[in-house]
Amino acid sequence: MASQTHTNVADADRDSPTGGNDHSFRVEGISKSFRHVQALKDVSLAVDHGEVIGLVGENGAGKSTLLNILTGVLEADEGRLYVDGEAVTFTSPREAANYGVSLVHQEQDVITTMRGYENLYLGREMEQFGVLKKEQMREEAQAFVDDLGINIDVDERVRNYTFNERQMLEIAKAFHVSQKSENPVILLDEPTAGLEESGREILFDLVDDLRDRATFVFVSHELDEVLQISDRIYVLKDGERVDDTTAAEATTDSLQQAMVGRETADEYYRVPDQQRETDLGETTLTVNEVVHEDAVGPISFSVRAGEIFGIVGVEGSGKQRLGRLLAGDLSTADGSISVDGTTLQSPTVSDMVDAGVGYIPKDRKSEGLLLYQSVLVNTSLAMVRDMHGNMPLLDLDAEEKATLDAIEELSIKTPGPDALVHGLSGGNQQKVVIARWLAQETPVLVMDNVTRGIDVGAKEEVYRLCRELTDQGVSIVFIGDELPEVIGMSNRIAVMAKGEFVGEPFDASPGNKPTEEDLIQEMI
Ligand SMILES: Nc1ncnc2c1ncn2[C@@H]1O[C@H](COP(=O)(O)OP(=O)(O)OP(=O)(O)O)[C@@H](O)[C@H]1O
Repeated sequence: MASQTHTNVADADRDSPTGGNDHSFRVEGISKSFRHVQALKDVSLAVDHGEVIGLVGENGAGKSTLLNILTGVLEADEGRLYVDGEAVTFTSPREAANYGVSLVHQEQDVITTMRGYENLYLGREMEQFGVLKKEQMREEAQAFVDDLGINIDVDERVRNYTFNERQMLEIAKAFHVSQKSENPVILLDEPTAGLEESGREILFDLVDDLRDRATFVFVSHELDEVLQISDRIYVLKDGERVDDTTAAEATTDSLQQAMVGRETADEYYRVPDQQRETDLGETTLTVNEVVHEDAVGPISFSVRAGEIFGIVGVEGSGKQRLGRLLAGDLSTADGSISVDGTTLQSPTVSDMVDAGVGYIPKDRKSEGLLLYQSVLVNTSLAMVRDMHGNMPLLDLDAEEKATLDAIEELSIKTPGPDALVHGLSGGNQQKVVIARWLAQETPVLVMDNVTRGIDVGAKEEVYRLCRELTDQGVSIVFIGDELPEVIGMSNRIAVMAKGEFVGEPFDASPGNKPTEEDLIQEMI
Protein backbone atom coordinates (compact mmCIF):
# COMPACT_ATOMS: atom_id res chain seq x y z
CA MET A 1 0.00 0.00 0.00
CA ALA A 2 2.98 2.30 0.48
CA SER A 3 2.52 4.98 -2.10
CA GLN A 4 5.30 5.30 -4.59
CA THR A 5 4.08 8.70 -5.72
CA HIS A 6 5.70 10.51 -2.82
CA THR A 7 9.30 11.04 -3.71
CA ASN A 8 11.68 11.11 -0.80
CA VAL A 9 14.08 13.92 -0.18
CA ALA A 10 17.72 13.16 -0.68
CA ASP A 11 19.54 12.08 2.45
CA ALA A 12 21.91 15.04 2.32
CA ASP A 13 19.04 17.45 2.23
CA ARG A 14 17.18 15.59 4.92
CA ASP A 15 20.02 15.89 7.34
CA SER A 16 21.37 19.27 6.41
CA PRO A 17 21.62 21.73 9.28
CA THR A 18 19.47 24.31 7.57
CA GLY A 19 17.10 21.72 6.17
CA GLY A 20 14.89 21.87 3.11
CA ASN A 21 11.63 23.64 3.67
CA ASP A 22 9.78 20.82 2.00
CA HIS A 23 9.90 18.90 5.23
CA SER A 24 6.73 18.67 7.17
CA PHE A 25 8.79 18.41 10.30
CA ARG A 26 12.35 17.71 11.22
CA VAL A 27 14.18 16.91 14.42
CA GLU A 28 17.85 17.51 14.75
CA GLY A 29 20.24 16.10 17.34
CA ILE A 30 17.63 15.20 19.95
CA SER A 31 18.98 13.70 23.19
CA LYS A 32 17.10 12.84 26.33
CA SER A 33 18.14 11.16 29.58
CA PHE A 34 16.17 9.95 32.56
CA ARG A 35 18.53 9.80 35.52
CA HIS A 36 20.87 6.95 34.52
CA VAL A 37 19.11 5.97 31.30
CA GLN A 38 19.93 7.72 28.08
CA ALA A 39 16.67 7.21 26.19
CA LEU A 40 17.67 9.16 23.05
CA LYS A 41 21.10 10.00 21.71
CA ASP A 42 21.52 12.62 19.03
CA VAL A 43 18.54 11.53 16.95
CA SER A 44 17.81 13.38 13.70
CA LEU A 45 15.04 12.68 11.27
CA ALA A 46 12.96 14.49 8.71
CA VAL A 47 9.52 13.82 7.34
CA ASP A 48 8.04 15.24 4.16
CA HIS A 49 4.54 16.38 3.46
CA GLY A 50 2.26 13.47 2.73
CA GLU A 51 4.76 10.83 3.81
CA VAL A 52 3.87 7.91 6.03
CA ILE A 53 6.88 7.17 8.19
CA GLY A 54 7.40 3.97 10.14
CA LEU A 55 9.30 4.11 13.41
CA VAL A 56 10.47 0.79 14.78
CA GLY A 57 12.74 -0.51 17.52
CA GLU A 58 12.84 -2.97 20.39
CA ASN A 59 11.00 -2.30 23.62
CA GLY A 60 12.82 0.55 25.31
CA ALA A 61 14.53 1.75 22.11
CA GLY A 62 13.18 5.26 22.66
CA LYS A 63 10.15 5.47 20.35
CA SER A 64 7.65 6.75 22.92
CA THR A 65 10.21 9.17 24.32
CA LEU A 66 10.66 10.64 20.85
CA LEU A 67 6.90 10.92 20.28
CA ASN A 68 6.52 12.57 23.68
CA ILE A 69 9.19 15.13 22.79
CA LEU A 70 7.54 15.82 19.44
CA THR A 71 4.27 16.56 21.18
CA GLY A 72 5.57 18.66 24.06
CA VAL A 73 4.91 16.04 26.74
CA LEU A 74 8.65 15.82 27.45
CA GLU A 75 11.37 18.35 26.96
CA ALA A 76 14.52 17.28 25.14
CA ASP A 77 17.86 17.82 26.87
CA GLU A 78 19.39 18.80 23.55
CA GLY A 79 18.34 19.22 19.96
CA ARG A 80 15.91 21.18 17.88
CA LEU A 81 12.56 20.70 16.27
CA TYR A 82 11.31 22.36 13.09
CA VAL A 83 7.78 22.41 11.72
CA ASP A 84 7.47 23.54 8.12
CA GLY A 85 10.98 24.96 8.39
CA GLU A 86 10.22 27.04 11.49
CA ALA A 87 12.17 26.30 14.69
CA VAL A 88 9.68 25.51 17.45
CA THR A 89 9.71 24.60 21.14
CA PHE A 90 6.71 22.82 22.56
CA THR A 91 6.08 22.83 26.27
CA SER A 92 2.67 21.16 26.09
CA PRO A 93 0.61 18.96 23.76
CA ARG A 94 -1.66 21.95 23.20
CA GLU A 95 1.23 23.97 21.81
CA ALA A 96 2.22 21.08 19.58
CA ALA A 97 -1.39 20.79 18.38
CA ASN A 98 -1.35 24.47 17.44
CA TYR A 99 1.41 23.55 15.01
CA GLY A 100 -0.60 20.58 13.83
CA VAL A 101 1.37 17.89 15.67
CA SER A 102 -0.70 15.44 17.69
CA LEU A 103 -0.41 11.94 19.10
CA VAL A 104 -2.86 9.07 18.96
CA HIS A 105 -1.99 7.16 22.11
CA GLN A 106 -1.12 3.50 22.47
CA GLU A 107 -3.80 3.18 25.13
CA GLN A 108 -7.06 4.69 24.03
CA ASP A 109 -7.56 8.11 25.46
CA VAL A 110 -11.29 8.65 25.16
CA ILE A 111 -13.86 9.07 27.90
CA THR A 112 -16.29 6.26 27.36
CA THR A 113 -19.22 7.71 29.29
CA MET A 114 -19.27 10.76 27.02
CA ARG A 115 -20.58 11.02 23.48
CA GLY A 116 -18.34 11.01 20.42
CA TYR A 117 -18.65 14.73 19.75
CA GLU A 118 -18.05 15.59 23.41
CA ASN A 119 -14.78 13.69 23.20
CA LEU A 120 -13.89 15.46 19.99
CA TYR A 121 -14.29 18.86 21.65
CA LEU A 122 -12.91 17.86 25.04
CA GLY A 123 -11.14 20.83 26.62
CA ARG A 124 -12.04 23.02 23.65
CA GLU A 125 -15.82 23.13 23.96
CA MET A 126 -17.87 25.70 22.07
CA GLU A 127 -19.82 27.90 24.42
CA GLN A 128 -21.60 31.21 24.56
CA PHE A 129 -22.04 33.08 27.83
CA GLY A 130 -21.03 29.95 29.69
CA VAL A 131 -23.60 27.77 27.93
CA LEU A 132 -22.37 24.86 25.83
CA LYS A 133 -23.44 25.01 22.21
CA LYS A 134 -24.20 21.32 22.14
CA GLU A 135 -26.26 21.19 18.99
CA GLN A 136 -23.69 23.14 17.01
CA MET A 137 -20.84 20.98 18.32
CA ARG A 138 -22.73 17.82 17.46
CA GLU A 139 -23.51 18.94 13.92
CA GLU A 140 -20.04 20.25 13.23
CA ALA A 141 -18.45 17.14 14.70
CA GLN A 142 -20.56 14.88 12.48
CA ALA A 143 -19.68 16.95 9.41
CA PHE A 144 -16.02 16.85 10.46
CA VAL A 145 -15.81 13.05 10.75
CA ASP A 146 -17.89 12.58 7.60
CA ASP A 147 -15.48 14.79 5.72
CA LEU A 148 -12.56 12.64 6.90
CA GLY A 149 -14.39 9.56 5.69
CA ILE A 150 -14.68 8.25 9.23
CA ASN A 151 -17.84 6.29 9.72
CA ILE A 152 -19.03 6.95 13.29
CA ASP A 153 -22.12 8.43 14.90
CA VAL A 154 -20.79 11.27 17.05
CA ASP A 155 -24.00 11.41 19.08
CA GLU A 156 -23.47 7.89 20.41
CA ARG A 157 -21.82 7.32 23.78
CA VAL A 158 -18.28 6.09 23.27
CA ARG A 159 -18.85 3.05 25.50
CA ASN A 160 -21.16 1.78 22.75
CA TYR A 161 -18.42 2.17 20.13
CA THR A 162 -16.40 -0.83 19.03
CA PHE A 163 -12.66 -0.76 19.74
CA ASN A 164 -12.11 0.22 16.13
CA GLU A 165 -14.63 3.06 16.25
CA ARG A 166 -12.86 4.42 19.31
CA GLN A 167 -9.63 4.35 17.41
CA MET A 168 -11.25 6.19 14.51
CA LEU A 169 -12.56 8.75 16.96
CA GLU A 170 -9.03 9.23 18.29
CA ILE A 171 -7.73 9.83 14.80
CA ALA A 172 -10.55 12.29 14.16
CA LYS A 173 -9.59 13.98 17.42
CA ALA A 174 -5.99 14.28 16.28
CA PHE A 175 -7.16 16.00 13.10
CA HIS A 176 -9.57 18.14 15.06
CA VAL A 177 -6.97 19.51 17.48
CA SER A 178 -4.67 20.17 14.52
CA GLN A 179 -7.28 22.13 12.59
CA LYS A 180 -5.34 25.37 12.66
CA SER A 181 -2.53 23.75 10.74
CA GLU A 182 -2.68 23.21 7.01
CA ASN A 183 -0.36 20.31 7.43
CA PRO A 184 -1.22 18.11 10.40
CA VAL A 185 1.37 15.64 11.62
CA ILE A 186 -0.39 12.67 13.18
CA LEU A 187 1.73 10.37 15.32
CA LEU A 188 0.22 6.90 15.71
CA ASP A 189 1.62 4.94 18.66
CA GLU A 190 0.93 1.24 18.07
CA PRO A 191 -2.51 1.92 16.62
CA THR A 192 -3.13 -1.67 15.54
CA ALA A 193 -2.41 -3.30 18.90
CA GLY A 194 -5.75 -4.73 19.93
CA LEU A 195 -7.41 -4.38 16.55
CA GLU A 196 -8.51 -7.45 14.74
CA GLU A 197 -7.95 -7.91 11.03
CA SER A 198 -10.90 -5.95 9.64
CA GLY A 199 -10.13 -3.05 11.97
CA ARG A 200 -6.60 -2.92 10.65
CA GLU A 201 -7.77 -2.75 7.09
CA ILE A 202 -10.10 0.11 7.91
CA LEU A 203 -7.30 1.94 9.69
CA PHE A 204 -4.84 1.44 6.85
CA ASP A 205 -7.36 2.53 4.25
CA LEU A 206 -8.05 5.64 6.29
CA VAL A 207 -4.37 6.52 6.57
CA ASP A 208 -3.97 5.95 2.86
CA ASP A 209 -6.97 8.14 2.06
CA LEU A 210 -5.77 10.92 4.34
CA ARG A 211 -2.13 10.99 3.34
CA ASP A 212 -2.74 13.99 1.11
CA ARG A 213 -4.08 15.89 4.09
CA ALA A 214 -1.57 14.92 6.73
CA THR A 215 1.80 13.42 7.49
CA PHE A 216 1.76 10.23 9.53
CA VAL A 217 4.31 8.60 11.79
CA PHE A 218 3.42 5.00 12.53
CA VAL A 219 5.00 3.20 15.49
CA SER A 220 4.45 -0.54 15.65
CA HIS A 221 6.02 -3.86 16.55
CA GLU A 222 4.21 -5.50 13.65
CA LEU A 223 6.92 -5.15 11.05
CA ASP A 224 4.87 -6.46 8.14
CA GLU A 225 2.30 -3.76 8.83
CA VAL A 226 4.99 -1.10 9.01
CA LEU A 227 6.28 -2.27 5.65
CA GLN A 228 2.78 -2.28 4.22
CA ILE A 229 1.79 1.21 5.25
CA SER A 230 5.01 3.25 5.32
CA ASP A 231 6.92 5.05 2.60
CA ARG A 232 10.04 5.24 4.68
CA ILE A 233 11.15 3.65 7.96
CA TYR A 234 13.46 4.81 10.73
CA VAL A 235 14.95 2.26 13.09
CA LEU A 236 15.92 3.15 16.66
CA LYS A 237 18.20 1.00 18.76
CA ASP A 238 19.21 1.88 22.33
CA GLY A 239 18.14 5.46 21.74
CA GLU A 240 20.07 5.93 18.52
CA ARG A 241 18.88 6.12 14.97
CA VAL A 242 20.58 3.14 13.36
CA ASP A 243 18.78 2.90 10.05
CA ASP A 244 16.71 4.90 7.61
CA THR A 245 15.31 3.00 4.67
CA THR A 246 12.53 3.13 2.14
CA ALA A 247 9.86 0.52 2.71
CA ALA A 248 10.47 -0.75 -0.80
CA GLU A 249 14.06 -1.62 0.08
CA ALA A 250 13.37 -3.15 3.49
CA THR A 251 12.16 -6.58 4.58
CA THR A 252 11.02 -7.78 7.98
CA ASP A 253 14.38 -9.54 8.25
CA SER A 254 16.42 -6.45 7.46
CA LEU A 255 14.40 -4.41 9.95
CA GLN A 256 14.82 -7.06 12.65
CA GLN A 257 18.51 -7.20 11.97
CA ALA A 258 18.78 -3.43 12.38
CA MET A 259 16.59 -3.42 15.50
CA VAL A 260 18.09 -6.34 17.33
CA GLY A 261 21.53 -6.55 15.80
CA ARG A 262 20.96 -10.18 14.80
CA GLU A 263 18.49 -12.18 12.81
CA THR A 264 15.64 -13.68 14.74
CA ALA A 265 14.08 -17.04 14.08
CA ASP A 266 11.62 -16.84 11.25
CA GLU A 267 8.02 -17.11 12.33
CA TYR A 268 9.01 -19.34 15.16
CA TYR A 269 5.53 -19.97 16.43
CA ARG A 270 4.38 -21.33 13.10
CA VAL A 271 6.71 -24.28 13.46
CA PRO A 272 4.73 -26.60 15.65
CA ASP A 273 7.57 -29.10 16.02
CA GLN A 274 7.78 -28.64 19.71
CA GLN A 275 4.06 -28.73 20.25
CA ARG A 276 3.15 -31.25 22.87
CA GLU A 277 0.61 -33.53 21.35
CA THR A 278 0.53 -37.18 22.18
CA ASP A 279 1.27 -37.23 25.87
CA LEU A 280 -1.13 -34.67 27.27
CA GLY A 281 -1.86 -35.18 30.93
CA GLU A 282 -5.01 -35.24 32.99
CA THR A 283 -7.62 -32.51 32.70
CA THR A 284 -6.54 -29.52 34.78
CA LEU A 285 -9.16 -26.93 33.95
CA THR A 286 -12.85 -27.65 33.45
CA VAL A 287 -15.25 -24.87 32.60
CA ASN A 288 -18.79 -26.07 33.12
CA GLU A 289 -21.73 -24.14 31.65
CA VAL A 290 -20.28 -20.83 32.76
CA VAL A 291 -22.49 -17.81 32.20
CA HIS A 292 -21.79 -14.12 32.66
CA GLU A 293 -24.81 -11.84 32.88
CA ASP A 294 -23.48 -9.63 30.09
CA ALA A 295 -24.16 -12.09 27.29
CA VAL A 296 -21.36 -14.61 27.69
CA GLY A 297 -22.12 -18.31 27.87
CA PRO A 298 -23.15 -20.86 28.62
CA ILE A 299 -19.65 -22.07 27.83
CA SER A 300 -18.09 -25.43 28.59
CA PHE A 301 -14.65 -26.77 27.79
CA SER A 302 -11.74 -28.47 29.46
CA VAL A 303 -8.01 -28.22 29.04
CA ARG A 304 -5.50 -30.96 29.79
CA ALA A 305 -2.08 -30.66 31.37
CA GLY A 306 0.41 -29.56 28.72
CA GLU A 307 -2.26 -28.39 26.33
CA ILE A 308 -2.68 -24.96 24.75
CA PHE A 309 -6.32 -24.17 24.15
CA GLY A 310 -6.70 -21.26 21.71
CA ILE A 311 -9.70 -18.95 21.67
CA VAL A 312 -10.39 -16.56 18.78
CA GLY A 313 -13.31 -14.35 17.83
CA VAL A 314 -14.04 -10.91 16.47
CA GLU A 315 -14.20 -7.93 18.73
CA GLY A 316 -17.27 -8.13 20.93
CA SER A 317 -17.43 -11.92 20.62
CA GLY A 318 -16.86 -12.24 24.35
CA LYS A 319 -13.39 -13.82 24.33
CA GLN A 320 -11.87 -11.08 26.46
CA ARG A 321 -14.73 -11.35 28.96
CA LEU A 322 -14.32 -15.12 29.04
CA GLY A 323 -10.67 -14.60 29.99
CA ARG A 324 -11.70 -12.28 32.79
CA LEU A 325 -14.29 -14.82 33.99
CA LEU A 326 -11.57 -17.45 34.21
CA ALA A 327 -9.45 -15.01 36.21
CA GLY A 328 -12.29 -14.30 38.64
CA ASP A 329 -12.19 -10.69 37.47
CA LEU A 330 -15.80 -10.89 36.24
CA SER A 331 -18.43 -12.69 38.23
CA THR A 332 -20.09 -15.79 36.89
CA ALA A 333 -23.88 -15.76 37.08
CA ASP A 334 -24.07 -19.50 36.67
CA GLY A 335 -21.92 -22.58 36.15
CA SER A 336 -18.64 -23.60 37.73
CA ILE A 337 -14.91 -23.71 37.10
CA SER A 338 -12.77 -26.60 38.33
CA VAL A 339 -9.01 -26.39 38.67
CA ASP A 340 -7.06 -29.51 39.58
CA GLY A 341 -10.18 -31.10 41.02
CA THR A 342 -11.29 -28.10 43.11
CA THR A 343 -14.65 -26.79 41.94
CA LEU A 344 -15.44 -23.11 42.33
CA GLN A 345 -18.68 -21.22 41.88
CA SER A 346 -18.57 -17.43 41.39
CA PRO A 347 -14.86 -17.31 42.20
CA THR A 348 -13.06 -14.08 43.00
CA VAL A 349 -9.62 -13.14 41.70
CA SER A 350 -7.96 -14.39 44.85
CA ASP A 351 -9.96 -17.66 44.69
CA MET A 352 -8.60 -18.22 41.19
CA VAL A 353 -5.03 -17.30 42.17
CA ASP A 354 -5.29 -19.70 45.10
CA ALA A 355 -6.67 -22.39 42.83
CA GLY A 356 -3.66 -21.89 40.57
CA VAL A 357 -4.89 -19.79 37.66
CA GLY A 358 -2.65 -16.99 36.43
CA TYR A 359 -4.04 -14.30 34.14
CA ILE A 360 -2.23 -12.02 31.72
CA PRO A 361 -4.80 -9.50 30.49
CA LYS A 362 -4.86 -7.64 27.21
CA ASP A 363 -5.45 -4.25 28.71
CA ARG A 364 -2.30 -2.87 30.28
CA LYS A 365 -4.24 -0.42 32.39
CA SER A 366 -5.84 -3.26 34.32
CA GLU A 367 -2.73 -5.36 34.59
CA GLY A 368 -2.33 -4.62 38.25
CA LEU A 369 1.26 -3.47 37.96
CA LEU A 370 2.44 -1.56 40.99
CA LEU A 371 4.00 1.25 39.00
CA TYR A 372 5.81 2.81 41.93
CA GLN A 373 7.25 -0.49 43.09
CA SER A 374 10.34 -2.20 41.79
CA VAL A 375 10.58 -4.74 39.01
CA LEU A 376 11.48 -7.28 41.71
CA VAL A 377 8.34 -6.61 43.75
CA ASN A 378 6.19 -6.79 40.63
CA THR A 379 7.62 -10.00 39.24
CA SER A 380 7.39 -11.73 42.60
CA LEU A 381 3.89 -10.59 43.52
CA ALA A 382 2.32 -14.00 43.31
CA MET A 383 5.42 -15.88 44.31
CA VAL A 384 5.02 -15.92 48.07
CA ARG A 385 2.44 -18.65 48.09
CA ASP A 386 4.04 -20.82 45.43
CA MET A 387 7.53 -20.92 46.74
CA HIS A 388 6.79 -21.13 50.42
CA GLY A 389 3.42 -22.69 50.93
CA ASN A 390 2.30 -21.65 54.38
CA MET A 391 5.62 -20.29 55.49
CA PRO A 392 5.32 -16.64 56.44
CA LEU A 393 8.91 -15.81 55.48
CA LEU A 394 9.88 -14.49 52.10
CA ASP A 395 12.84 -16.00 50.39
CA LEU A 396 14.35 -12.80 49.07
CA ASP A 397 17.28 -14.55 47.43
CA ALA A 398 14.98 -16.84 45.48
CA GLU A 399 12.84 -13.90 44.44
CA GLU A 400 15.82 -11.93 43.30
CA LYS A 401 17.16 -14.87 41.35
CA ALA A 402 13.80 -15.46 39.66
CA THR A 403 13.61 -11.77 38.78
CA LEU A 404 17.13 -11.69 37.39
CA ASP A 405 16.31 -14.80 35.32
CA ALA A 406 13.18 -13.11 33.96
CA ILE A 407 15.09 -9.92 33.12
CA GLU A 408 17.58 -12.01 31.23
CA GLU A 409 15.15 -14.36 29.46
CA LEU A 410 12.71 -11.69 28.32
CA SER A 411 15.40 -9.02 27.84
CA ILE A 412 13.57 -6.65 30.15
CA LYS A 413 15.27 -3.32 29.67
CA THR A 414 15.69 -1.97 33.18
CA PRO A 415 18.59 -0.52 35.14
CA GLY A 416 18.12 -3.47 37.56
CA PRO A 417 15.64 -5.44 39.66
CA ASP A 418 15.26 -2.52 42.07
CA ALA A 419 14.27 0.02 39.41
CA LEU A 420 10.68 1.26 39.52
CA VAL A 421 8.32 -0.19 36.93
CA HIS A 422 7.08 3.35 36.30
CA GLY A 423 10.29 4.20 34.46
CA LEU A 424 10.09 1.22 32.07
CA SER A 425 8.85 1.53 28.50
CA GLY A 426 5.33 0.21 27.82
CA GLY A 427 6.56 -3.03 26.28
CA ASN A 428 8.94 -3.67 29.13
CA GLN A 429 6.13 -3.16 31.63
CA GLN A 430 4.18 -5.76 29.68
CA LYS A 431 7.14 -8.12 29.94
CA VAL A 432 7.13 -7.69 33.72
CA VAL A 433 3.53 -8.91 33.86
CA ILE A 434 4.42 -11.87 31.69
CA ALA A 435 7.49 -12.60 33.82
CA ARG A 436 5.38 -12.59 36.96
CA TRP A 437 3.28 -15.46 35.72
CA LEU A 438 5.89 -17.37 33.81
CA ALA A 439 7.95 -17.54 36.98
CA GLN A 440 5.10 -19.15 38.91
CA GLU A 441 4.51 -22.80 39.18
CA THR A 442 0.87 -22.31 38.46
CA PRO A 443 -1.03 -25.15 36.77
CA VAL A 444 -3.18 -22.94 34.52
CA LEU A 445 -2.34 -19.74 32.67
CA VAL A 446 -4.92 -17.61 30.87
CA MET A 447 -3.25 -15.29 28.37
CA ASP A 448 -5.10 -12.61 26.47
CA ASN A 449 -3.02 -11.31 23.58
CA VAL A 450 0.10 -12.04 25.53
CA THR A 451 2.51 -10.67 22.93
CA ARG A 452 0.68 -7.41 22.38
CA GLY A 453 3.11 -4.50 22.31
CA ILE A 454 6.28 -6.53 22.85
CA ASP A 455 9.09 -6.65 20.34
CA VAL A 456 9.93 -9.56 18.07
CA GLY A 457 12.76 -10.89 20.20
CA ALA A 458 10.57 -11.01 23.30
CA LYS A 459 7.72 -12.57 21.33
CA GLU A 460 9.95 -15.48 20.42
CA GLU A 461 10.98 -15.83 24.01
CA VAL A 462 7.36 -15.88 25.16
CA TYR A 463 6.55 -18.62 22.62
CA ARG A 464 9.54 -20.61 23.80
CA LEU A 465 8.57 -20.18 27.45
CA CYS A 466 4.99 -21.25 26.69
CA ARG A 467 6.33 -24.45 25.11
CA GLU A 468 8.59 -24.99 28.10
CA LEU A 469 5.68 -24.54 30.49
CA THR A 470 3.48 -26.96 28.59
CA ASP A 471 6.35 -29.47 28.67
CA GLN A 472 6.16 -29.16 32.43
CA GLY A 473 2.41 -29.83 32.29
CA VAL A 474 1.01 -26.32 32.53
CA SER A 475 -2.32 -25.77 30.76
CA ILE A 476 -2.64 -22.56 28.79
CA VAL A 477 -5.77 -20.79 27.58
CA PHE A 478 -4.43 -18.70 24.71
CA ILE A 479 -6.83 -15.93 23.71
CA GLY A 480 -5.65 -13.92 20.72
CA ASP A 481 -6.34 -11.58 17.84
CA GLU A 482 -3.31 -12.64 15.80
CA LEU A 483 -4.69 -15.71 14.06
CA PRO A 484 -1.37 -17.13 12.78
CA GLU A 485 0.00 -16.94 16.31
CA VAL A 486 -3.02 -18.71 17.84
CA ILE A 487 -3.00 -21.33 15.09
CA GLY A 488 0.73 -21.95 15.51
CA MET A 489 0.67 -22.21 19.27
CA SER A 490 -2.55 -24.08 20.06
CA ASN A 491 -3.48 -27.77 20.25
CA ARG A 492 -7.16 -26.95 19.84
CA ILE A 493 -8.91 -23.71 18.93
CA ALA A 494 -12.41 -22.60 19.86
CA VAL A 495 -14.09 -19.84 17.89
CA MET A 496 -16.30 -17.48 19.86
CA ALA A 497 -19.20 -15.46 18.48
CA LYS A 498 -21.92 -13.65 20.37
CA GLY A 499 -20.65 -14.90 23.70
CA GLU A 500 -20.65 -18.58 22.85
CA PHE A 501 -18.44 -21.16 21.16
CA VAL A 502 -19.33 -21.83 17.54
CA GLY A 503 -19.55 -25.61 17.21
CA GLU A 504 -16.76 -27.84 18.47
CA PRO A 505 -13.20 -26.55 18.86
CA PHE A 506 -10.91 -27.10 15.85
CA ASP A 507 -8.21 -29.71 16.17
CA ALA A 508 -4.93 -27.84 15.71
CA SER A 509 -2.44 -30.66 15.99
CA PRO A 510 0.70 -30.38 13.83
CA GLY A 511 -0.11 -31.20 10.23
CA ASN A 512 -3.79 -30.70 10.91
CA LYS A 513 -3.92 -26.98 11.64
CA PRO A 514 -6.95 -24.98 10.53
CA THR A 515 -6.20 -22.10 8.18
CA GLU A 516 -6.94 -18.48 8.98
CA GLU A 517 -9.84 -18.66 6.53
CA ASP A 518 -11.31 -21.68 8.34
CA LEU A 519 -11.39 -19.67 11.55
CA ILE A 520 -12.60 -16.43 9.98
CA GLN A 521 -15.53 -18.22 8.40
CA GLU A 522 -16.73 -19.29 11.81
CA MET A 523 -15.90 -15.96 13.42
CA ILE A 524 -18.19 -13.86 11.29
N1 LIG B 1 9.78 8.43 32.96
C1 LIG B 1 10.87 7.67 32.81
N2 LIG B 1 11.73 7.48 33.83
C2 LIG B 1 12.83 6.71 33.69
N3 LIG B 1 13.17 6.07 32.54
C3 LIG B 1 12.34 6.21 31.49
C4 LIG B 1 11.15 7.00 31.56
N4 LIG B 1 10.54 6.94 30.36
C5 LIG B 1 11.30 6.15 29.58
N5 LIG B 1 12.39 5.71 30.24
C6 LIG B 1 13.44 4.84 29.72
O1 LIG B 1 13.83 5.31 28.45
C7 LIG B 1 14.06 4.22 27.55
C8 LIG B 1 13.22 4.41 26.31
O2 LIG B 1 11.85 4.18 26.63
P1 LIG B 1 10.66 4.38 25.58
O3 LIG B 1 9.39 4.31 26.35
O4 LIG B 1 10.89 5.58 24.77
O5 LIG B 1 10.84 3.08 24.67
P2 LIG B 1 9.91 2.52 23.48
O6 LIG B 1 10.80 2.34 22.31
O7 LIG B 1 8.73 3.39 23.31
O8 LIG B 1 9.49 1.09 24.02
P3 LIG B 1 8.12 0.22 23.86
O9 LIG B 1 8.22 -0.44 22.55
O10 LIG B 1 8.26 -0.75 24.97
O11 LIG B 1 6.94 1.12 24.02
C9 LIG B 1 13.75 2.97 28.33
O12 LIG B 1 14.95 2.42 28.81
C10 LIG B 1 12.91 3.43 29.49
O13 LIG B 1 13.10 2.61 30.60
